[in-house]
Amino acid sequence: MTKILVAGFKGRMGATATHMVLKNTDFELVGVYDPVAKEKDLAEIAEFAGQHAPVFTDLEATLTAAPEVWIDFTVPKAAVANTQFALEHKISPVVGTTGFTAAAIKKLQELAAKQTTGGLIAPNFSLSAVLMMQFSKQAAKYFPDVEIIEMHHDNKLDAPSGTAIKTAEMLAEVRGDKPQGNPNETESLPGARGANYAGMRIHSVRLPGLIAHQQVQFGGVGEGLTIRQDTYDRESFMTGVALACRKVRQTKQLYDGLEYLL
Ligand SMILES: NC(=O)C1=CN([C@@H]2O[C@H](COP(=O)(O)OP(=O)(O)OC[C@H]3O[C@@H](n4cnc5c(N)ncnc54)[C@H](OP(=O)(O)O)[C@@H]3O)[C@@H](O)[C@H]2O)C=CC1
Ligand SMILES: O=C(O)C1=N[C@H](C(=O)O)C[C@H](O)C1
Repeated sequence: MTKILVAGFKGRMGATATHMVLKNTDFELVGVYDPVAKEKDLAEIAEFAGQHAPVFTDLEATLTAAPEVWIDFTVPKAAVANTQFALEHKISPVVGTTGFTAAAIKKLQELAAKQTTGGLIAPNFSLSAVLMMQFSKQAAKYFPDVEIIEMHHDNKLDAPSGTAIKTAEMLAEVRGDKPQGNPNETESLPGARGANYAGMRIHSVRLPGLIAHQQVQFGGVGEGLTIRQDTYDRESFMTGVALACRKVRQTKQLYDGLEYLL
């Protein structure tokens, strides 16, 4: 049995992950964490009625539950500190929270190596998103002109999405840094052309009704290619989260992307 703690258990993803842990017989939910929670036991929350696990509001106190895996779906400013805390105590982090800088990930990877503790930070746990990024990287060899359109629910805090940033990083490995569009173009409304990553434009759409969607649109002379991924249910992320919880204890490093554990 893998002992798991879920940070951010009241959020959209944290609650889904908590249900996933409770459902799997090889996982044991040893606690949940939210610094501002008022409950003492998970079962006090209606959707978890009958499911007992301690609610922690203090990082140090989580150690009393002796978790082996720390699932984190919180907010960027908390997740970096949470991941550091987990690694310092040889707890394997499985982090879905987005907004980590490359420098923060590098520092955490060094800490994981020092602690010989495996873990994973993945901006997207859905298999279709991993494939969408890999197919897009392949296409960028032949179609270096590309724009990314990511679309999310209107409660999302960060823009562009972690997935869009990772996609742009992967595309840049192939196409390099290359300006696109008319060099003399102007924006009549600031921001009209979106964010700029190595010359690629990233557009962030936020609308009620959406969950998580991304379109990578390539253009060539007289032809175009669009690679699109859609998330219709947050349950889709759970295959990847469960897989990571099973595999991270077998590694001794912190990976950046679900593809490294597939
Ligand atoms: N990797 C992936 O596959 C996916 C990643 N995400 C990412 O996961 C993150 C969470 O998304 P989502 O669930 O939609 O967001 P929510 O806002 O629904 O959930 C975030 C939760 O974190 C809690 N929280 C805030 N501060 C802390 C803290 N210091 N410690 C612990 N918990 C804290 C919040 O509590 P309170 O409301 O009380 O402040 C809230 O319950 C985002 O970064 C998002 O981009 C989302 C989907 C998939
Ligand atoms: O906030 C979300 O919802 C999502 N966030 C992740 C991201 O920023 O890429 C993953 C997925 O897109 C859902």
